[in-house]
Amino acid sequence: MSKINDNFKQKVASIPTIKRLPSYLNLVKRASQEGVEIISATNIAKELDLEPIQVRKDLAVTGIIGKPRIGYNVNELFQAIQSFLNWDKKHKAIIVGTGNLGSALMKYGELKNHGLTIVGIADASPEKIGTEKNNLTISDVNDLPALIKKTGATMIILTVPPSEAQNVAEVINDTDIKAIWNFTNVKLKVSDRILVLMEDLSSGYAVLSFHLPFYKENEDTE
Ligand SMILES: NC(=O)c1ccc[n+]([C@@H]2O[C@H](COP(=O)([O-])OP(=O)(O)OC[C@H]3O[C@@H](n4cnc5c(N)ncnc54)[C@H](O)[C@@H]3O)[C@@H](O)[C@H]2O)c1
Repeated sequence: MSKINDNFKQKVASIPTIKRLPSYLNLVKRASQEGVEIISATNIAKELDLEPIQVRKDLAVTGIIGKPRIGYNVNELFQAIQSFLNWDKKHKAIIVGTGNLGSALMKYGELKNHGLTIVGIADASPEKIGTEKNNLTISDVNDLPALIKKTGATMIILTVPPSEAQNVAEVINDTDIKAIWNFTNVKLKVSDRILVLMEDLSSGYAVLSFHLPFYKENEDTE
């Protein structure tokens, strides 16, 4: 199985760098909408609470070259980040598990702005199969291989109960799916040619909850 984690090194960029690129993109997009033509690493760093050296290093992976002491052309920077993330290309995904989380992701329009279209949805519940959600008909999960073939999807967004995750993964294994965005807490066993990213909201919360007591202490000592 191919996994994405902090040990996984792409040739040119670390995972933390890749994770920071969307916030640069948002900032650059806003700057472009405000008519700004040039933006410096120092300004980007200030807005995002980062060090300018970090910003320069991160942006260098996209191949963009800034002008010393001037900055980056905003439109060129936008294109460079989009292209580096492959957000200028179209990707098709199927959501498997149309419960609370699957439904929320379906409605999250921002993914479409980054080239990701939900082309199908599937579930195992007889009450849900055949009904409509977000203009898509819920398919029977048993028909997943046919749905993948029909839609040309290359990604599965997995939002089933943990107890069902591996069963679904085994069905996906023999299809043309290239990536699974796995929201369950199950370490999936799949073929090496499928990239798996485990997504966990708890890790963001862990950072917050760990820091909370320290912030309280700071407040008390001021
Ligand atoms: N990663 C995160 O941060 C995060 C956050 C919330 C929930 N989750 C996980 O996401 C998953 C979904 O959570 P939820 O709250 O939406 O649950 P839910 O019970 O609301 O939805 C699960 C859906 O999966 C369907 N389902 C069950 N077995 C299936 C199968 N074999 N094939 C296809 N569909 C099947 C159910 O009918 C239901 O519609 C759970 O594994 C949960 O732990 C992860």
